[in-house]
Amino acid sequence: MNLELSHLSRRFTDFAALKDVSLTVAPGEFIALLGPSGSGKTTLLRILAGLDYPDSGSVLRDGEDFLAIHTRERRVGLVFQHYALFRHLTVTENIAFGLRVRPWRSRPARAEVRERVERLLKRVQLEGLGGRYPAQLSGGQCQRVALARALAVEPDLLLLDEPFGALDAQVRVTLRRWLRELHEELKLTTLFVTHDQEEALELADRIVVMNNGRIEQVGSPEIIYQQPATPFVCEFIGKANRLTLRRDGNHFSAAEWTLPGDPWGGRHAQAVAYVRPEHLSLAVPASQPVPASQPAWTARLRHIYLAGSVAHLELHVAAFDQTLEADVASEDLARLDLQPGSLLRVAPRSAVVFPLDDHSGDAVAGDRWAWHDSERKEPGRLRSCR
Ligand SMILES: Nc1ncnc2c1ncn2[C@@H]1O[C@H](COP(=O)(O)OP(=O)(O)OP(=O)(O)O)[C@@H](O)[C@H]1O
Repeated sequence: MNLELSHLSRRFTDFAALKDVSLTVAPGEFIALLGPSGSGKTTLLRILAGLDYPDSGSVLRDGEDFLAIHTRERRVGLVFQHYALFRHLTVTENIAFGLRVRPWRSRPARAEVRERVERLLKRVQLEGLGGRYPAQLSGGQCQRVALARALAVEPDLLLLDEPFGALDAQVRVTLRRWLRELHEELKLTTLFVTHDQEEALELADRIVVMNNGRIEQVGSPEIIYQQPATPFVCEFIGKANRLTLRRDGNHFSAAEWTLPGDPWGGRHAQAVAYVRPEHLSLAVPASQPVPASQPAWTARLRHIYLAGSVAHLELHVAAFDQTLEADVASEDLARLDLQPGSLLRVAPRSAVVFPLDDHSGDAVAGDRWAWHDSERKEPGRLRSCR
């Protein structure tokens, strides 16, 4: 099933919740709608579910006007964050609900409903629990019942709105892996709303990053992480150090660090560079003065946050009075005897750079420069320069 969303807009009195949203979803794709609270994710999902309508724009399903189809006829399965199971019905009755309320002509026979529910209970790994009431289930089990209920109507399109949002971290991880496996088995076209980037990066074929009612970027998890298209995506996905650069002749620099060239031909006096913590080169200077071959800035190590195999370092660069975060392998800390107070040399080896508008001071999203230090052979480990 191919879905084509074109120029969708939706206003609530004086507030624009969706602004000119266009997106094509391929058959069998797993799409994550990712964005901060209020970015329009649920509004978009509600429009597809037939619970709301856009003020303008269209949705085509295999070329057919999807918005003109009655909600009941859309073949859409819906799962929300709050289980929304009927408390007075058993698990079996909950799963069968969508089939039992169908007009009698399209309603399956009792025996077929029973058989379908049994199959679904097995699929969502809740065999033997059909007679229980929702109050007798865990949160994770309730969400699996909700999913089985959504699947019972044999949907073409599955819409999931923060389905694991109310569950604890460990259950979330288990359920999202289970959901991915289920998706691979069923190959249903799925739209999954989340504000949890880890969930989106792990689950989705493609991520749609939303902000303030608009789509900022659409791409595979790898592209979204490695090649963020806008300043918002740089800041929202993963961690990034934000550095202000000043133009000096035909290049940009931040203290002793210089970016070769000016892709904007002298049009901008300043730019902003986003540098991932793992894209900072670090070296431990053995002597003063520091040899010119070492990374540009001197930084003092303020804190070390150990997170298993990775250590997050908080570094203060006095030259521009800013704290940077760098990630290194934990084993390197002991090897180089790094402690709070140690002095290091630091420089980016990769950055995403946007010019700053001279008048507003805002980053110009469409003018992105992806820079990589191709000159230096970087071992990718913390170095000791002895
Ligand atoms: N019925 C409504 N009336 C007025 N404003 C609304 C209505 N529904 C949504 N909004 C507003 O539209 C904006 C987008 O809401 P939406 O629920 O789509 O965001 P979201 O990205 O799903 O957020 P969250 O992650 O918090 O659920 C919000 O500012 C919200 O307050």
